[in-house]
Amino acid sequence: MTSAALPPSASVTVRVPAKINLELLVGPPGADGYHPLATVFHAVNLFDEVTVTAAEEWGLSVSGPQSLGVPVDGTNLAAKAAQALAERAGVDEPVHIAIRKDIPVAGGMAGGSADAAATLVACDHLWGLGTTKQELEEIAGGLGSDVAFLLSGGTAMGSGRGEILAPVLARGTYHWVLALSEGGLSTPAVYAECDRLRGSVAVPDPVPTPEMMQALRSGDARALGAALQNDLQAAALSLMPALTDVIDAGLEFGAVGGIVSGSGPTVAFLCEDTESALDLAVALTASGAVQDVRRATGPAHGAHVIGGPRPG
Ligand SMILES: C[C@](O)(CO)[C@H](O)COP(=O)(O)OP(=O)(O)OC[C@H]1O[C@@H](n2ccc(N)nc2=O)[C@H](O)[C@@H]1O
Ligand SMILES: Nc1ncnc2c1ncn2[C@@H]1O[C@H](COP(=O)(O)OP(=O)(O)OP(=O)(O)O)[C@@H](O)[C@H]1O
Repeated sequence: MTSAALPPSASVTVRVPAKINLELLVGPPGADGYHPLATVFHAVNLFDEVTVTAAEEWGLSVSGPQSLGVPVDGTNLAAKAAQALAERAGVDEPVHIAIRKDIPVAGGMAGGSADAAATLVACDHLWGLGTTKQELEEIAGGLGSDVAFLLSGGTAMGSGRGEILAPVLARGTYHWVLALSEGGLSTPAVYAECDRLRGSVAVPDPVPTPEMMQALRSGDARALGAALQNDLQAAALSLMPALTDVIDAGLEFGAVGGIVSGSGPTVAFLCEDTESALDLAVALTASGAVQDVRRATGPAHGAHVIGGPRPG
């Protein structure tokens, strides 16, 4: 048990990115209900910020443009992350977790997972634990399939349930326009719809495609645009048919590729450069086909400290 050596106001702020799956190949569900994945995660510079502050008792608050519908009790993934690290390290030092949300909720961009990753990094710094990256990844894997990736960010391969990470050779900076939708999609519901649509058709184990690996090596936006692939897209479109019009509109307005992000409903459009991304964002907004539009670039760094006590 670590004793409380911190002044009551000690706090650490961590910034954490959202993710897009450039490739999301989904195998048949296993006995535990989870689907084996071959995915390429890509972090983009749309950020949440998590501030943990030493407190008398555990607490959590949420603010920012995307705070609607985020739980403020123990079910918040950030609270679970803090508890998991405290238990593992034998720490008994309550914190208040303040989340500033800019990542859409239930948007397929791993917002909750991002907050969990940020909280692990923030608490580790605040409590002065010096937990290894490998240990943090282990804890992250127990919290959700996407959490481990948000610790490192960049562009990486995910296998298993998505929590086993491997580096990929990726060149260049990519320009994205994100089309946000009103209302979210539930991740388990999208996986279930994917299974329903597949019916009894035999599904092979997922293997990363050479086209994606080659596109990432080339750093060429057009090649990457052509290689984007998401096995959950049909399921997301089935549950939210209006997304088909969004994808059509973005491609018509000049995107070099467009894909539902993860389980949706956010649609990520790839553009050749900053200017075409600006043009697309304006055209999509004017079309009225989308609820909100954001621009972003990737790859972005994973969860990183931007304020408060630092190690050493
Ligand atoms: C769609 C993705 O965002 C793509 O990266 C992820 O696969 C979802 O990751 P996540 O939200 O962190 O998901 P988890 O919290 O681990 O799981 C939520 C639910 O999604 C489904 N799930 C998730 C991951 C996976 N490989 N197979 C699944 O079937 C399961 O029904 C699970 O109960
Ligand atoms: N910190 C959090 N931020 C947002 N939602 C959270 C958080 N903690 C728990 N939740 C719950 O999790 C649900 C899914 O939220 P989240 O924003 O992570 O979805 P998502 O981005 O579609 O996830 P993924 O892309 O990982 O499948 C929300 O509807 C909310 O009830």
